[in-house]
Amino acid sequence: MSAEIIDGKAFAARIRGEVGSHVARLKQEHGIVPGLAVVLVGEDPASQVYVRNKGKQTVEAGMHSEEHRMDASVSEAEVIAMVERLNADPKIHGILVQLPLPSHMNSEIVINTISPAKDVDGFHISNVGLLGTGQKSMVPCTPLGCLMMLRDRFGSLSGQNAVVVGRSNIVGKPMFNLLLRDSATVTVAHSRTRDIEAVCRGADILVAAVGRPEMIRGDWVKPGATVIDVGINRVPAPEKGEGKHRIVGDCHFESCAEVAGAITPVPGGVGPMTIACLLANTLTACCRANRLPEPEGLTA
Ligand SMILES: Nc1nc2c(c(=O)[nH]1)N[C@@H](CN(C=O)c1ccc(C(=O)N[C@@H](CCC(=O)O)C(=O)O)cc1)CN2
Repeated sequence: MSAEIIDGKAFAARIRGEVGSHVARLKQEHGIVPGLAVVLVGEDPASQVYVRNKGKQTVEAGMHSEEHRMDASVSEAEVIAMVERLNADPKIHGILVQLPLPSHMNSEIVINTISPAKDVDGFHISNVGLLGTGQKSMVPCTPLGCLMMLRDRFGSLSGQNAVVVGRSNIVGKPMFNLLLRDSATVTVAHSRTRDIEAVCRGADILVAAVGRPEMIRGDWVKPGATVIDVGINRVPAPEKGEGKHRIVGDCHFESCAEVAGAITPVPGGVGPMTIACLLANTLTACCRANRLPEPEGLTA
């Protein structure tokens, strides 16, 4: 293995520390406490862990945290009513509805009910449009975390050849927009891309967000490239015991690390940045709501 390992855990801890310092200053100088409300519908085990961690890290950063758990059987109208109540609550600056929602609900309708100014996930159609046209918006947490790691490594991304593998609304498309805004030359590759291996081999920056375990192999990677692996895939791990699993990314770590200049591991890479950026977005939303200067280095 020759690549430098980009330590997402340490990076995320640094971001959370910076957010905590800003929050303390907001409290001391203005008597304002940023507040985040997370809505969890149903009992998806992974979502429960993520929501618990969000609440814990919000409190650790000195913010007000609310968790609203709703039964999987509630109606879409009840979730919308909850979101509307939070929209009107002055203690709450950020609202997040944990995804996936149960299948009887339309996620787009629920998400588009969140006030765009409180949409700390950046998934509301207004924020999507603002980001796509290069205007000030709330930015989705996972792509924001990837951008922070890339800016830290490259300084300027201007003129870098970036390939994003995957075209999801949550990661692929906002990642494309963020990289383009930083003047990278960006290609989005997907399941219909011809000779995807060759397209990836042209990348100085390769962002893998396709949701297919270990799809990207070392021979897809340009020597010295920076590889950002967004994938979090649970695969069977019989070597750990019957019914056990392990988590792998969208990149085959060992072979990619042989060729890349730097790579994020899974776990411990992009994942921890998602919650750190959620805290940063809540702080940003709170500053905007109070017409205070936004924290530098914590937004796109
Ligand atoms: N409303 C949202 N829903 C979901 C989002 C989101 O950004 N907004 N993203 C994911 C889940 N997610 C946060 O919600 C999330 C996923 C993974 C991690 C993380 O730290 N992963 C660890 C490994 C965790 C494990 O062992 O399972 C890592 O990669 O090191 C944090 C947050 C879907 N839903």
